[in-house]
This record gives sequence, structure tokens and C-alpha cells, in this order.
Amino acid sequence: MEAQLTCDQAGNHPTTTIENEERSHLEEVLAAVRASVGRARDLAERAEASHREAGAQLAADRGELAPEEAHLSAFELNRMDAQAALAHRSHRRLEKLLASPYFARVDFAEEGGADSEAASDGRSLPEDQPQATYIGRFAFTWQNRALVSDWRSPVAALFYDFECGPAVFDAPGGRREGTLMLKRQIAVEDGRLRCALDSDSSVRDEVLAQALSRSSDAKMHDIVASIQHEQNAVIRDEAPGTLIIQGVAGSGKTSIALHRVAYLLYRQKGRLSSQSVAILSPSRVFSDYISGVLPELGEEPVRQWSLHDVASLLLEGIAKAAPPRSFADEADLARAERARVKGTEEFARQLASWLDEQLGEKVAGEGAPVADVGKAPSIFDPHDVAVGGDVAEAGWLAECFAAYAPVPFEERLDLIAGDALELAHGKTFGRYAHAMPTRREVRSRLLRMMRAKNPLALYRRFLADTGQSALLKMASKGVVEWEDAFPLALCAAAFLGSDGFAATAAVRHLVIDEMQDLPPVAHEAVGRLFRCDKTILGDVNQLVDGRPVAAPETVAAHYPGARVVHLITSYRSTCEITELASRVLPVAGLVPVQRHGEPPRFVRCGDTAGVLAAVEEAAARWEASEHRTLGIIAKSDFLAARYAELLGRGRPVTLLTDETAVYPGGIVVASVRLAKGLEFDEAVLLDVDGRQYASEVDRNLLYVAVTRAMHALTVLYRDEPSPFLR
Ligand SMILES: Nc1ncnc2c1ncn2[C@@H]1O[C@H](COP(=O)(O)OP(=O)(O)OP(=O)(O)O)[C@@H](O)[C@H]1O
Repeated sequence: MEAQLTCDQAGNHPTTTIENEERSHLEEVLAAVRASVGRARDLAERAEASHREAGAQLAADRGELAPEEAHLSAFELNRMDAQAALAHRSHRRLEKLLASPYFARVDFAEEGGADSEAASDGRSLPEDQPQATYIGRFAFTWQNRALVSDWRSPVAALFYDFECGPAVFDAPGGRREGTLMLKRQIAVEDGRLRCALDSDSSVRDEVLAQALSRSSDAKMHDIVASIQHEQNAVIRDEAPGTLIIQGVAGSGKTSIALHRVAYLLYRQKGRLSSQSVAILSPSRVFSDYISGVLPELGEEPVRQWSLHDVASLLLEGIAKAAPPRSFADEADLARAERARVKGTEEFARQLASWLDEQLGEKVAGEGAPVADVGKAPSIFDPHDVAVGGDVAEAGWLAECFAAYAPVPFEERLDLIAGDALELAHGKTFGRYAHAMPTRREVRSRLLRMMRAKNPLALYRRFLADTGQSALLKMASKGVVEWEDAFPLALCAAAFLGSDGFAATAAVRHLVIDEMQDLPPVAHEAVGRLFRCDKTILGDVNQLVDGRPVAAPETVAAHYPGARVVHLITSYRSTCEITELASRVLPVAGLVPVQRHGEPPRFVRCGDTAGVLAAVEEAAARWEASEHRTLGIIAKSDFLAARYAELLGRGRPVTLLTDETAVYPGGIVVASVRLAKGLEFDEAVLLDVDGRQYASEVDRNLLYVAVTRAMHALTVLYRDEPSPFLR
């Protein structure tokens, strides 16, 4: 969302001349955009009409066209459809430009004169004459003049990375060195200039403060006009591999990840497309909340998966995975203990190295097991097998099995089957050609020699080998418990290899939000099975599943070569709310953005009636304010549902559940788990007393809950506040 900068609020800057200059420039640009919008609308309408006509014609001709003609017509129809969609997209972009074509201007004088990208509007410039570039969400060119440059273009980096003075940027033709003569923040709203200010650090702080003081929405917005220097570095990091962003609550991780996707889509057009990017997000409601950012930035939405979706994709044809259960609601202690063990680093490491050992993979690290070449790993138990007129002997099969390490089992058995057939042909001089089994038949005989013939059996074997058989309980027939989903996927990979998963092969960039939600074994599976570049973000302190806090470097260990960046500035909440969050959980090095609001309210409620009355009071206050969202947060799903039912008798509220597909804004009731990642203008935290929030695990839950509030926070407790608040 555009920063709501107003000149009066931004101090005593001499704005009149600047504003006059910018107002007349804006008129010029808007006139060009208007003309362009008219053309784009005509084009879009014509493209759609042609598509409709062609579709009707094809339907009328159905049955009369030869198959190849029908095929060609369908192909042509698809092409026209794509063309119409493109025309509409370009029209929509231009409409957006009409409201706000740009948000900044930089004047750059290139050393030794400019034939620079900045001079791409076709005008020839005298030496050292600064070239003005206007920066907006999308580029706009009119009559061969670049009137607006995309915020992702190389020249736009000047705005995010430099103050007036010496500056450089990397243009396609090479590095451009020179002087940034002017840097200006420009706020245009509904096609009208609201403000134009030459940017210095106080103006930038003001732009940021105003962006942060806005009311929250049911959808996250872009932050292009106020991206901070350290955020820009992450967004524009194009190095391949895995980038891990550990950031304190409200440091803009999700925003940055989405802007990074938009940036990479722009920079790597031929390689990446919206279909080849996937985002792994913590819940459906969160997916909806963030769904507007990429379209705001002019990109198509990318696919969004939940962790359960990923598990289901990886286990297709192997098993089903039961849905995750909320830790705070788990009543079955034995199941909770099974989940705890499978959520440890130790378990993930054990399974990974056991599988590597079975595959004959060389395992890095001192003392790690290394397969003994020449000796069949224990998983394969060969015996002599007849192949045509020949016999493939057990010893030879064992040698082959070891020699093909670490090829995944299915491919390896197939290779051995091929070798056995070739050998048999050679030895019998083709005399048994008529009686030769097929390669597939030999392969299935070999499969019978495996001590584990499928991924589930392999997983069972691992558990038996490590004395943990009691950890596996099927949720129902063919359905594994949630915590077994990723261990099973890793076992499936031992059979299929990472290329054997169609779902992962189509992804060229994977974004994982809330990395701390993934148990180590899920990171291991994702790291091994998605061989693409990744952006992984989260906050190790925002744990909601009862696991102990782990350093981001521990997550990084599952992604060979991963780079880790730390973001320590917290943007979301007022200083007063951030101060309370720091009391609940002190985070070393955290820097709150200086924005003040009212101090959090603490209300002793006594009993449920008291809680309901206090919520009602907070809701009435919220209603009278300009704020748009109010989050009422309970510790568990169960409590959230119970309170939603009670509160819903008095006023409309929406309960967030795993099934909620649309984030509605207004008043929502949610568990901490489902509120994670979201933000509310105001939050009311329920039952923050010693009964609900007492353990170290609860401390993390409370930290997540407190940090959801942007402007105001009310903390309710029954008798005594939780020890973490004292
Ligand atoms: N540079 C910025 N300019 C304007 N707003 C910003 C900026 N950086 C972050 N914000 C705002 O701060 C809030 C928090 O951002 P975001 O949700 O991306 O943070 P996060 O680190 O993912 O949070 P959490 O981990 O607590 O869920 C959002 O309202 C976002 O728009």
C-alpha cells in the first residue's frame, strides 16, 4: 500500500516549488496513461470479442472438422484466450497507474555522461546532466519514453540503497557509476498529488511511520514505497540455492518474501513463471491473507500449499496422511509423546543417516556410517535367480547392488535387471531369447529380495532397527499419523529418488513461510525432495507446537549451502506492545521502530461472564475507533471455538479454523496457532493467567499472541496474570 505521506505531517520542508514541479509532471504522465488506458481497454475488448467469436465458431463446426483441423482451431482458441488475458492484465495495470503512477523520483548523473538506462526515454543528454527517473509499481512507456520505471529495475535500486551523493547501480550493460543528485518521495492518491518531499532520513522515517500507522486490512499490502535498506538486500538477493530469513516478529519477513518472488519473477523471466513458484504457508486463512500482494505488484498469483498439501503430494500413491493436530489441543498423551519424539532433530538425523546407509551414500561427518562397497547393504538380501538359461548369482547381485549406490532402489533394481538380462543373453548366445523374462519381471523378482519392499515397510524397518517400533501407529487403514508423513516421504525418496516426485519437479522456487512450524524431519524431506532454489523464512521464537526453540542454523543444516540472514527490526507493533512482547520473551538485539500508541490494557475478569464483558467493552471501543480489524485470541482451538460461540450470541464474529479459506477482517476469534502470521489493528488476549500460560512452551505461544497487535492490545486474565506478564 502506498505510504500515506502528507506534507504537513512531515515537518517544515520547503515543499511548494517541489510540489508545483511535480504536479505539472504528474499531469503530463497521467495524460499519457489515460490515452494508454483507452487503447488498452479497446484492445482487451477486441481480444475478448475475437476469442468469443472463435469459440462460438469452433462449437458450431464441431463434428464437421477433421481431427487435425479441430486440433489447430483449439490451439488457436487457446492462443487467443492467452492474448485476451494479457490484454486485460495490461489494462488493469494501467488503471492502477491512473490512481498512482509512481512513488519516488531519483535524479542520477552518470560519470562521464549518460547513455544510461536512466536515459532510456530517448532524449539525448548533455554530459553530467542528471536524468530523472520516476519509480512505480510497473514500468510505463509512452511514445518511446520511459515515463515510469519498475521498482524492480536496476535503476530503482538507487532509491532503496543510496542517499544523495556517489552512487552506483548494475544495469544490464554493466555497472553505472555517478552521483545521485536528488531523491524524492512522492505520494499520489486517486490521481492527485498528495505530497512530494526531497528525501532525507527524517522524511524516510516519516514515510515509514505513516505506512505503519495505517489501519490493517483483510489482505496484506505491498510495501514498495517504504522498503528498508536491509529488506531490499534480501529482496534483491539473486544468488541461487537456499536463503533462510530469521526475523523477529513483525520484521516484514512475509512481505519481503513476496516482494522477493515478484523481483525474481521480473529478473528471471525466461526461467521462472508464476506456475513454477510455490509458497508453503501455515494455513489456508494465511494464504488468503497474503494472496493480494503479488497481484498488487502486477504478477499472477502463485500456487500456495499447506504443509499437509505438500505431504499429500509427496505421498501420492503411497499412503494418506492424517491432518495435523494442534499441540495445544492434544489430549492423547501417548500420541503427544510419539509426536514429540518424531519432532526432534535427533529423530530427523537418525532417519536421514540410516537411509543414507541403506542407500550406500557416503555420509559426511566424523564417525558417520559409510557403506562398505562390495558388501550388500542389509536392506537387500539376494539369492540366486534364474534369468533365461542363466543364473544370476546372489553374490553378483549383491555386488551390483552395492556398485550402483547411492542410486534409489527402484532405479537400482531396474539397472541390475537390465545387467542380468544382458549378461544372460551374452552367456547363452541368445539361445534362450524366447524364454527370456522381461526386464520388469526380473525387476519384480529382485524387489522380492528387498527386506523392505515399499516405503512404509522401509520406515518400519528403520524404527525396528533403532528400537522405536512403538512410535508407529496407523491413524486408520492406509492413513499414517501426521508426524509420520515426512519420515515416510523420506523413505519413499529412497525408492524413487528426488526426481520421482512429479509435484516437486515442477517447482523452480519454493518459499516456506513460518519455517519454525516444520519439524526437522519435514525440513529434511523438503530439502532432499525439492531440488529448486528456496526462500525460507520464520522466527524460531514463534513456536506453537511444543518443540524446543532451535537456532536458524539448525534449520539451515537441512539445506546444504544455505545462507542465513537475520532481521532484527520490528515494524508491526507500537513500542508499548513490543515492550510487553520483550517482557514475555526477551529477544536479543531486537530494535523496535519508534512508533508510540496507548499502553496495553490489563483487565482482571474473574469468571467467564467477566471475560465476555471485558471483550464486549474492547469491541465497543474498537468499533468507535478507525481501526478495521480486531483479533480475539485464545490459547487453543478448543477455547477459541468455545469463545466464538459465546461472543457470537452478542455480535457477529468469525471463528478462524483450519477450514477457513477467506480472511474476513472485522472481528475474528482465533487460537494462537491460527492467528500466527496474521496481524490485527487491535488484539484481545483471553485467559492470560497462570493456568493457561505457565510453561516455557506457553511462553512462546504468548509471545506470538502479543505480537499480532499493531496499535492496541488488551490482555484479559481471570485471577492472577500469567507469570510471563509480571
Ligand atoms: N518497510 C516496510 N514498510 C511498511 N510496512 C512494513 C515494512 N516492513 C514491514 N512492514 C509492515 O510490518 C508488518 C509486519 O510485516 P510481516 O507480516 O511481513 O512481518 P513478519 O516478520 O512476517 O511477521 P510475523 O513473523 O510476526 O508474522 C506488516 O504490516 C508490514 O506491512
